[in-house]
Amino acid sequence: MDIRVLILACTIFTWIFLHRWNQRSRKGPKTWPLVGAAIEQLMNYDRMHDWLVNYLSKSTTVVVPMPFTTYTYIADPANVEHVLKTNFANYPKGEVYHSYMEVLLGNGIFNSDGENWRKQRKTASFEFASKNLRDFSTVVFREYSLKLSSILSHAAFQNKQLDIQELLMRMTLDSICKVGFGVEIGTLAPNLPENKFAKAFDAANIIVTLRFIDPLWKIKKFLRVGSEAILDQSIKTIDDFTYSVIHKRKSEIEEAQEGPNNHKMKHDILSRFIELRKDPENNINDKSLRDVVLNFVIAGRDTTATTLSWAIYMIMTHNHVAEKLYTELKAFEQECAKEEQVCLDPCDETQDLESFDMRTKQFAELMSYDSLGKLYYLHAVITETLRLYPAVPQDPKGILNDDILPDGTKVKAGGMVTYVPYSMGRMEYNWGPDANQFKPERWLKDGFFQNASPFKFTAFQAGPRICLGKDSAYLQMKMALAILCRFFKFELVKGHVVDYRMMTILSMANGLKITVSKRS
Ligand code: HEM
Repeated sequence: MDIRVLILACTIFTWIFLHRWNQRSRKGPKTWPLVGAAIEQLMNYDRMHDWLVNYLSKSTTVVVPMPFTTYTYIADPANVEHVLKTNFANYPKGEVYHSYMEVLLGNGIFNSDGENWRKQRKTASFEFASKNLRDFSTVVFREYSLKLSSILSHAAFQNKQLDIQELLMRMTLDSICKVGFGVEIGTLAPNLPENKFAKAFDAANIIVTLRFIDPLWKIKKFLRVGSEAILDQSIKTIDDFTYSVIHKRKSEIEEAQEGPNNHKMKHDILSRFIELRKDPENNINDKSLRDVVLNFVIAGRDTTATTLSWAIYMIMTHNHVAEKLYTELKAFEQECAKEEQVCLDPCDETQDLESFDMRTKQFAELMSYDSLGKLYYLHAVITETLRLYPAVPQDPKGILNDDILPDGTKVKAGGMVTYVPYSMGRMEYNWGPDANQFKPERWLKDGFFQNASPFKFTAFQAGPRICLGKDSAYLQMKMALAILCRFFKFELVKGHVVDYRMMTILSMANGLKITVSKRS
């Protein structure tokens, strides 16, 4: 062998050996020269949230060097507060995140910073604060929860299996389209029509998430091969649907403005952005409206549907929780009926479908924004679900300037820092020795719900970019779960494996297959 080759081989071997030797006491994943920890992260991609739980339980901050950047994962509330609030200006979404997500989210509120974000936040905040929207949402959420409940009572009657996650996705998609954009799309109709948009949306979401750890994605995109080719097709389907929603809403607004029904113009989020279009300074065109719609679909459909799915999974695997919830709901029903002087119809499992559905409706009508506020245990069940199964399991931020986190970790401009709600909820240093157990009671004091710091319970983020739809999400989730848990018992289909899928939202990889039975 040529002596030069031998020297080169020895040098490389020594370099790799020294690199690995220096990592002996490293708390995060061990790295390799040039590729950093990319190999380990890729190998653990499908179980990445639990891979992080493992490292973050040993150290509150974990640094993961990657080929062209460094990811810093944080789970300590003090660090989280620093990033999300104290030094907010230094941690925008950033260029990297923007370039990965642009194909799906465009320049919508989730994917923008600075002035563009501020303007959208202002418009949307205004909308969310309106009582009109809250009242309208209550009606819509009730109506769609009842549609879902009716599908369940048919399934109970026919002893049929259901994928409840799929149904919940339909329910929340229909709801956000109605509340957010004023259109009826009817995917929860009894015949469950094929839903091309939802399939394409899920595919696109999975593929853009993969970009975070796939250094070859730009080449694939350039060559239009593999996942990036599928992404192109999915985006086309998504855009067709979205532009049809926008055109429908625009022509309805024009019709209402011209006709005698001017006073009937609804003020949903999309209409408000369409209104802003009149002022050229706002620079709003069809593409920006497309971004508004898709950002609100991702915000309002997937988050709520996956949380409800995990909640149902928790309820059916913790029988004492199901029973406590049922007791709370029965007492609530009696109390509200008494207050409103409603005489409740009898209810039993042998009832025919029609009278069972009527009885469910009677219960649903007792629920309002205010009366739902009395259901503390239900509120705790949902919050406890979000602690262990946060809909946004990790949330990366860019780094503008070098900085030092409160625990002394140095972060470099151009890298990324990610707070990890999925890990944070499972850390004993945050929640005590029973952190891994599902215990809604931890949120109650003397029977009343007690909030935790948003920097410790980060499911809705915290600071200036805290979720705008939190109250609306609780309203919908409480409405749906109250009806479902009052009138049904759930059972997991034997052999069905429950696991998460790697995408920006913590959805279930195989759906949630269940059977249901009626309750009296
Ligand atoms: C269980 C339900 C929900 C959870 C767990 C949740 C969680 C979150 C999280 C973690 C963020 C920050 C995301 C980021 O940094 O990109 C966020 C932002 C946001 N959420 Fe929610 N969300 C939920 C439901 C909703 C609903 C129903 C809506 C509206 C229909 C909504 C509207 C928004 C908006 C507009 C933002 C962007 C805020 C900004 O960047 O200023 N969310 N949400």
